[in-house]
Amino acid sequence: MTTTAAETMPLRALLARIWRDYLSRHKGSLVLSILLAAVTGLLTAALLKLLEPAVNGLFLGGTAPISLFGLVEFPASKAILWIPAAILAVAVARTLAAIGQAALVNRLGHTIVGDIQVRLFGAMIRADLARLRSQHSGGFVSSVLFDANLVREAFTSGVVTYTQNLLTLIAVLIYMGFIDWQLTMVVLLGVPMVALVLRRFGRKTRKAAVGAMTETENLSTALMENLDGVRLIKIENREAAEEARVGEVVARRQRHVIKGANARAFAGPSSDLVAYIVVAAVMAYAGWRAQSGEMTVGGFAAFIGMLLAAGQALRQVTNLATVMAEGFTAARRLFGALDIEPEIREAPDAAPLAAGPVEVVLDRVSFAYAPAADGGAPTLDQVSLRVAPGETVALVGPSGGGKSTILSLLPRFYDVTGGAVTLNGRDLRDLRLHDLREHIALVTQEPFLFDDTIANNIAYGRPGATQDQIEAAARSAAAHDFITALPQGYDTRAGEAGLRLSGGQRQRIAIARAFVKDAPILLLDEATSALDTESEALVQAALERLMQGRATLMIAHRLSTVKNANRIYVIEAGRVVEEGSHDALVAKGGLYARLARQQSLDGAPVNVETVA
Ligand SMILES: Nc1ncnc2c1ncn2[C@@H]1O[C@H](COP(=O)(O)OP(=O)(O)OP(=O)(O)O)[C@@H](O)[C@H]1O
Repeated sequence: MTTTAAETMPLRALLARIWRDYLSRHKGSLVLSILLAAVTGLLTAALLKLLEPAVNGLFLGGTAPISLFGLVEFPASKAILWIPAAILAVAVARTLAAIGQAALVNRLGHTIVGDIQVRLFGAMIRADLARLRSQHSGGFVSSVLFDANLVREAFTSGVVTYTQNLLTLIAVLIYMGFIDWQLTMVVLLGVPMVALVLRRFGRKTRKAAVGAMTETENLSTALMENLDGVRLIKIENREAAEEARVGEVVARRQRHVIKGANARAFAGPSSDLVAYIVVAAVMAYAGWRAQSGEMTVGGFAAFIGMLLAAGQALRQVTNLATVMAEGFTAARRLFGALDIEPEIREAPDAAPLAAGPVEVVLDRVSFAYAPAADGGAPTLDQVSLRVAPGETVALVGPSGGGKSTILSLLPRFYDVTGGAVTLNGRDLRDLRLHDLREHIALVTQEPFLFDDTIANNIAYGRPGATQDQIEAAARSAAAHDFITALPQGYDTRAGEAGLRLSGGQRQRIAIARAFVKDAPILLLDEATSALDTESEALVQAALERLMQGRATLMIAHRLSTVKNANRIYVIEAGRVVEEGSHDALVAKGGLYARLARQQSLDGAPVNVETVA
């Protein structure tokens, strides 16, 4: 993934951004869940505080009235009723607060995950083609599926565990201070030790998290690649080899995941150890003080109970540090991905493009896929061509010459690096992107069908199209008959199931899609080259109907399909080397004539009849 500022963002800025982009909209629930977490934390400490009067009142047989938190006072004889009742009341309140807080935080956390996922997808689908092509799709998939959840975990743990445990810790320390402040000072000596443990494990988790995320990305890519290439894998008997390759990725990922899980798991017991060292110190000191009668048994019991609770809270906070480390690493990655601005953007003052016929002109267009600074050689060099409304213009030439690249420039999949493409005299880059693409229909060699009904696939570019419009388009595309012969007609699902459709049928659905769109510019990319003769005749006839009245720019490898074009441009090594009608170019005896000769079946010198 490309590095952006977000990936090295300091923690404060990261938190500020999480707050601004995701949390601030849920202020109400957030504040409420923090409040509930605080109540849970305080009530946990309160439960422990009850130990003191409980032990003193129930076991030591004192006669002095007993006070609970200075709120209720009752005679020692009633302790057996009041104390259990108080414990129960506090416990129920604590449970309710904890449940409420968990419910709020879960909803909030998952809402945020969904929010991140949708935004990520939005960024992905709007990203420049150049970027999408240069990055493994697995990276996007693992970000959407996994990274977003790591952020949620950090957030949930952050808001809930942190608030709750920190408050438990503070309340417990305060209560402890009331019981015996000197002893509390002894306890506080443990804090720097725990901080040290936390830092150490936090660093390890962070490192493991980065490694695990990269490998999750690799794993997603490997899985998708294998599914895409399943035919090749089978025909070449490479199942075992692929299994081994994926096995290696899994093993690498596992190593990081185990390291991370270990760091997380070891942090708890290590901070426990510190806590027990403190307990031991407290025992020694408290024992000594109890002997001199400065501490009651109840006080001591409550103190030790609180100490253990403090240890527990500390342990949770320790875990938290590692979960946070993972979450922030994921957040940095996510923001990194979200922050890459597409380079192909609409100008702020972009002009609308009115519906109607359009003339396309390429004026000395140059283009390179990679910037010259990165050693990118130009793919197109001073290409000039024009297509008037109603005209069909063909691009022919040797493989790799730049024909597909020319087509990609029209919908601004890429922007020219020199010269200009104009529609009705206006530079593409000055037009509204939506309007521009609305004016172009594209029929490619391998039409893509979504896993949706045939009707919806045909209406993809015009979601409001009526059934009549869809059927009319299908008739014009010579697709109506085979569609109605399908089990559910227009409601048959294509896409995954569409694999059952033949190449020609898919092609005709794509043509029907273009008919429905009814755009004034038509781009055809070798639309008939993969078909058998009969299918080709049907598709060819449909295409000819489609081309009528539009400005058509088509790529064809087979010259038979371009014979009737108004003009043919021969593209070689990124340049227009010849231009003219079929007859003129054949007569010229240059590259086109040579290609035509190569393609005539009998190898005879080409003339209009044999090429056809
Ligand atoms: N996404 C890309 N990134 C970098 N280089 C590319 C990309 N797409 C194409 N190229 C390069 O640009 C040149 C022109 O390719 P293009 O696909 O436009 O040729 P073409 O004439 O359509 O070829 P063919 O007839 O084989 O489809 C080739 O050298 C190709 O390697």
